[in-house]
Amino acid sequence: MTTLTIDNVHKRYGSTVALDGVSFEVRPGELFGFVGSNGAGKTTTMRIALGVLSADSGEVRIDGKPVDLDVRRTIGYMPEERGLYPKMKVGAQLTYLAELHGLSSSDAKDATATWTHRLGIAERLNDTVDALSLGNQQRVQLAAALIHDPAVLVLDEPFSGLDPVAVDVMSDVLFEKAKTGVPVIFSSHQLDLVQRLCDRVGIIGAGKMRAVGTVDELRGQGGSRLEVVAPHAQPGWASSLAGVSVLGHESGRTVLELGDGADDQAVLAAALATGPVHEFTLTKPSLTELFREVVA
Ligand SMILES: Nc1ncnc2c1ncn2[C@@H]1O[C@H](COP(=O)(O)OP(=O)(O)OP(=O)(O)O)[C@@H](O)[C@H]1O
Repeated sequence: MTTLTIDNVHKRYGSTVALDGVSFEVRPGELFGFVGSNGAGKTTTMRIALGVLSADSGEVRIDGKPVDLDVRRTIGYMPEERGLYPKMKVGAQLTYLAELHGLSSSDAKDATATWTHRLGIAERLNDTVDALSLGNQQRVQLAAALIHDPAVLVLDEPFSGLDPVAVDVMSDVLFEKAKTGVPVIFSSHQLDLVQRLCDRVGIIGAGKMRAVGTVDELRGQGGSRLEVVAPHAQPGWASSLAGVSVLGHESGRTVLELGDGADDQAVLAAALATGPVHEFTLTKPSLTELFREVVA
């Protein structure tokens, strides 16, 4: 069981502060979604986690050990800029990468066959990478990250540009790896996907962690929402209720945020006082809504 720990990492590029004391951990067997606006610091964090970029201060540890060359070999990494040789055939390339990670020639061939089959690219073994669609290149890139049976997976935007079937293939594989105890961290701008897949999420903004927690914990921090459909309700029907803010009112549908001291039953009574109530639904903000609040 492996844990990836990012501990108070700072990084500057010249006068740009890219990371300003970033700390979080990715626990054994969890899918950790790493989200943040463009330029927030995700790629920098992941490159430092892998050890291809050094931090100015702070430390990355895997099971308590700083990431040196040996520890680095146990990580499967999918870089954002992708790192395949375009003119090399898929099969030869994956086998070569597996051998670089220390697999014997026959184990490297077996692993290539296993992962290309699993990722639906077995028919493309003899194609050069540049002859593949971008989505298939991405599947090869994931195969390259998995080929040496890594103890940790660090994936920079693995889902970007994939069609829905490829998203399913990719997420099944990540779930499968996580189930074996591997900590999996991936960055993404597809927040609905992150909300659906991840055990925990970290939101980074301008080089600082703004929130870390399970999806439910984070959504719980955003306060509860109520959607009320009461066709005869006039605008303002809920505005004097304690702890209630009106987020919107249109065609008899009112969206309310319940803050401290709000009583949903008092809201229901007030809604019923306007006439029939057709819907009364308690919801939590989505990760996308929460993200907007946290990074704003
Ligand atoms: N090689 C570099 N030289 C100078 N500045 C850099 C370099 N790499 C990143 N930066 C800066 O560091 C900050 C963090 O960038 P980073 O690429 O880590 O963000 P990101 O969250 O991965 O963004 P995106 O979602 O756009 O991929 C940004 O301000 C970026 O401009």
